[in-house]
Amino acid sequence: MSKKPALDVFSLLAGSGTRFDKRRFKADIQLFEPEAAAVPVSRKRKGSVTVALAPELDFFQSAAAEEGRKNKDAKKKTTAKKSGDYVEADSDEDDNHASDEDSDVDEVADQKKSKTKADSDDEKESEEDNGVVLENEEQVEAFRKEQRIRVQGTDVPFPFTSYAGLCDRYQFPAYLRKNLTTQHYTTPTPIQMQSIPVMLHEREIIACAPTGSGKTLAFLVPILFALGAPKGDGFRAVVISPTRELALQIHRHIKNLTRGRNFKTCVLTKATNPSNPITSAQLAKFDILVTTPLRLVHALDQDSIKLDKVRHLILDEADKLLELGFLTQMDSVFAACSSPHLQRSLFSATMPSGIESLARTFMRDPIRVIIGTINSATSTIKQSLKYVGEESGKLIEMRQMVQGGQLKPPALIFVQSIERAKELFSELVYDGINVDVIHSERTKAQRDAVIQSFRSGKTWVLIATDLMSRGIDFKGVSMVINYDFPQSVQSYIHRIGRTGRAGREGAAVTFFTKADAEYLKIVVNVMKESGCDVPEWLLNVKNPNKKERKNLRKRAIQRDTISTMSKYDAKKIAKKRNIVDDSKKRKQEKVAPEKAAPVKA
Ligand SMILES: Nc1ncnc2c1ncn2[C@@H]1O[C@H](COP(=O)(O)OP(=O)(O)OP(=O)(O)O)[C@@H](O)[C@H]1O
Repeated sequence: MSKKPALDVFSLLAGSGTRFDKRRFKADIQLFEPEAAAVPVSRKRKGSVTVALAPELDFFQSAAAEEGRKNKDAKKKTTAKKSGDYVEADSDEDDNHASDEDSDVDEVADQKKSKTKADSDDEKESEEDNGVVLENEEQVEAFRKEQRIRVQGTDVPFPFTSYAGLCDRYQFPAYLRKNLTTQHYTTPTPIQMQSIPVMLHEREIIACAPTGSGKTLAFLVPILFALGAPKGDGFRAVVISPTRELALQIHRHIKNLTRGRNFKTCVLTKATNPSNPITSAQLAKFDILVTTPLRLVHALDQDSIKLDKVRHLILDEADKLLELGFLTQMDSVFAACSSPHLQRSLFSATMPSGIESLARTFMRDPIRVIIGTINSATSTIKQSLKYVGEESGKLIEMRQMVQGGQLKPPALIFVQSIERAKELFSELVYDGINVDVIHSERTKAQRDAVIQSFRSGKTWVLIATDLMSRGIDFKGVSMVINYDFPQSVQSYIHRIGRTGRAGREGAAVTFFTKADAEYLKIVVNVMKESGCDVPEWLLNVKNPNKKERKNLRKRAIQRDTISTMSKYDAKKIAKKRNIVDDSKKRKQEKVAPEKAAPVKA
């Protein structure tokens, strides 16, 4: 692999608003790019900052924006606390600037304004790029084939080919047109081309498109269109995501798309402060709810939330939400969304057939939209497998990658458990790598700080569990390393999907040991399907059967501790620890009867 991309990352860090303390991180640069680090910084800067950055490659621009947002959020939280607002429920008032003085009765005025100011820009835009007009079934079929869009269902609406064209066709409100334009959403991605019209036609949808292909916008645009004006009269749209981090990310998208409109969005996540619960009256003021299932069910159980006015229910990462672990909670949610006009939309990058069949039992004549091949990875990810022999070989391989400059930051490393995430962190942190770790045992504040630090480029290598495998959009991730072999094809696709997003290139390396060998084909099949080079011998490896796959999904392979310590030393330390523990126990047993005596008496 060429060494240039990593060097580019450092240049980009310096050249896109993020200040990088190269002197402080000199050692890290040397680790990742030994030759590059040897060149004087001033010379490098001269030659490399001019690298043309695609507008969507805003990993580091978003860092600056994120910083600004963070300050704003901190300010908002203080205000919220002062005014006695519920912090978890994040009113969007501050962010929407109300520059158009929007209110629920302003729709007409809003449309008038759209004819005067905002739309004059949009009309210009429409003249410039109204896309291809698809006039008949034949043209539509050819277009879908070209875009690898596959549809199934009755009366499937035609796809659209440009946002300007879409806005004209459906008479989008001015604020939405403007926000799409200012955020450079001019050309839709294939999933957006087809699923937005489906949802605008009030049809239920099962949508499956590769990671990083813009599914969030695909469901948010039609919801916002359908909501019309903000009412603040109870939830009309609910988006459910399996993790708190993803819910917060979706919320950020909503904020960006609703600038200039005073929609009130509430985010409920597991991290609730029970001493200060949100009241029913407060909850009744919102238009949109973004939540994790567990938190929502908690609110439903407390009778503090009403979902009877909900018209749009979106399940992001739908296959995860319909897995056994979440199913009971989702049942309660479906029961609470009692409107006969409820429109359900399911989105994910993976959709096992069993889950889809289950979904069809509660959906109303859904349209199925698949982009590319179902359950496949993005073709922009260069996938590879690396045999490391025994468990201990992984750490050796990892260090070789760092020394040899093959570890391209920003990089994500996935392991199978919290314990292993901690272990790997304590190994790598002493290697002088700028590394951090994220898992569900870290506090909400720690998790937020870690994500922020990774987004801003301060952390170059992030160790994570599957908590971070779904949905999270770190645009600039160059590489994903599966330190531990994934437990399912879905896990593999979502994990590696943290790189190679929005058309960018990325690399994914999966380590495997002798113990993983029987499951190898899970990864090989995905590699083959997405057009990666796979050696002949790997293609001939046997497929694990259904039972084997099920076992792997249920229980991860037992692995030796991640440690550079020899087995002999580890045993010696464990023995010593046992002796100390036993002695402590004995002492406690001696003390306990005396302590217990007064109680007995
Ligand atoms: N039409 C578009 N033009 C340019 N960029 C886009 C467009 N639509 C989405 N994007 C960008 O693509 C990135 C990936 O989008 P998103 O997070 O919605 O992907 P996804 O399909 O939901 O991925 P995952 O399956 O991993 O959740 C985002 O940064 C988003 O801003």
